[in-house]
Amino acid sequence: MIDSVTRQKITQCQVVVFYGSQTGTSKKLAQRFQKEFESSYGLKTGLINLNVFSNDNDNANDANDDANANADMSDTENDKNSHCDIQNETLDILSNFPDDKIYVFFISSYGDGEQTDDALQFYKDLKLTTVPTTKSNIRYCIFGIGSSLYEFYQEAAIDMNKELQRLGCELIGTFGKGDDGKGST
Ligand SMILES: Cc1cc2nc3c(=O)[nH]c(=O)nc-3n(C[C@H](O)[C@H](O)[C@H](O)COP(=O)(O)O)c2cc1C
Repeated sequence: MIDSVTRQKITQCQVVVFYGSQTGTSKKLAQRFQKEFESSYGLKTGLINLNVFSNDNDNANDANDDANANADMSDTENDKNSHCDIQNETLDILSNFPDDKIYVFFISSYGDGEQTDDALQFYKDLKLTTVPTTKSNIRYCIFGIGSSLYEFYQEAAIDMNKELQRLGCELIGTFGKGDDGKGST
C-alpha cells in the first residue's frame, strides 16, 4: 500500500531508486547513485525509502521528503498528509511497479541477516505476493550493503533478490555488493 504522492513520483520517473537502511549508509549511497545517474544519463530519477510500503505514516512522510528532495521531481506539492489511495489492496505488490521503468534497490542487512526496519514491510509483502500468471516485465538492479564480518553476509539483499526473481522480475547487470567490513561502502 503506497500513498498517492509516492505513486505519482513513481509514475513520473524513468528510474526509481529504492533503499532500505538502518543507519544511513544505503541511503547515502542511493542518494549519490541517484544524482550521478541522473546527471550522467539525463533520465528522470527518483529516490524513495522502502518504508512507503509500510503503514506507518511517519515513515511515509520521510519517504515523501526523499522523493521531494530530487529537484527534477519537485513539481508536485509536498503533501505530507496524503492518504493511502488504495483500500483493501490485494497482495500484489508488483502492481505498484509500472513496467516501463528501471528499479534500483539498495538493501542493507541488519540483525542476523534481516531486513532493515524500513524495508521489512515491503519484503513481507513481496513474500506474500503470488507468482503472476504471465511473466513480469519489471526490470531491476540490486546493490546489497553489508559487512563480511557478520555470519549472514548480505542476507537481506540476497533474500530480496530471491523474491524479485521468484516473481519473474528481470535482474539487469550483476548483483552489486558493498562490504563495510572491507571499507567498500
Ligand atoms: C547490529 C548490526 C547487525 C548487522 N548484521 C549484518 C548481517 O547480518 N549481515 C551483513 O551483511 N551485515 C550486517 N551488518 C552490517 C551492516 O549491514 C553495515 O554496517 C551497513 O553498512 C549498514 O547499512 P545502513 O547504514 O544502510 O543500515 C550489521 C550491522 C549492525 C550494526
